Amino acid sequence: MSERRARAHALIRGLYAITDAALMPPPAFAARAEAALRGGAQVLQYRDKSNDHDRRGREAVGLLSLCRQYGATLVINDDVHLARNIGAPAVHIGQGDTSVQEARALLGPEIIIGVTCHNSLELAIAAQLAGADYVAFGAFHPSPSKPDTVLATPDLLRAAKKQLSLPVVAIGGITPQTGSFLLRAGADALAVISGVFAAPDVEAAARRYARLFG
Ligand SMILES: Cc1ncc(COP(=O)(O)OP(=O)(O)O)c(N)n1
Ligand SMILES: Cc1ncsc1CCOP(=O)(O)O
Ligand SMILES: [Mg+2]
Repeated sequence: MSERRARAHALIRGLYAITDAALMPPPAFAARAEAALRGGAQVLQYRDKSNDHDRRGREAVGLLSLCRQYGATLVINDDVHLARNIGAPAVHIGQGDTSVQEARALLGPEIIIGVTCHNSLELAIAAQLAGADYVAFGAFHPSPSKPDTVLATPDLLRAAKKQLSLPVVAIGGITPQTGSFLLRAGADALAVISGVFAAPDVEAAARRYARLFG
């Protein structure tokens, strides 16, 4: 196994919290992100669909520094240029985003690349062959944060664990209760937006997920 994929196995596990601009409006953005890290998030994805480049740059740099402080891994969603500009350790791309090959060519051999594979093992096998370092499946439950997505079943996690050699992330409407079932089906990480960031006490909510990983 390559050094990078071994690193992905070590880093892409546990609670994978994803930021949300609507649930974390300024000035509380950084404080809510830090609360998730205090609660035990091991991965933090910066997901912001706006075109406000200055704010996005500032927020991403702030998150990178927070993640370093807490020993967590920052993942930049969609924007490979932002990931390169701030020196992020990981990037997440969807099927409609930059390809794995383009991302790798731009970002180099060290960066961890994760790929959305919806409910398709075939997409995941292709992502692994293309050089991805983790795959994400979902939505496992209807998601308030992304209502228009397809649904996946836990059997897909079982099949993926048999056929792939990458960490597998589950996403979509995951609660601590449903998360424990997905972990038993083989998920290495649980990616969560609203379960963490819509909670009144973000740290306590994050801890409820983090505890599932012992
Ligand atoms: C961990 C993780 N899994 C899936 C997604 C969804 O990515 P994508 O399909 O590109 O959709 P957007 O999040 O960009 O709207 C994700 N971001 N993170
Ligand atoms: C980005 C994304 N991709 C599939 S579901 C989803 C949103 C997950 O958010 P939530 O945890 O609030 O359902
Ligand atoms: Mg995307």
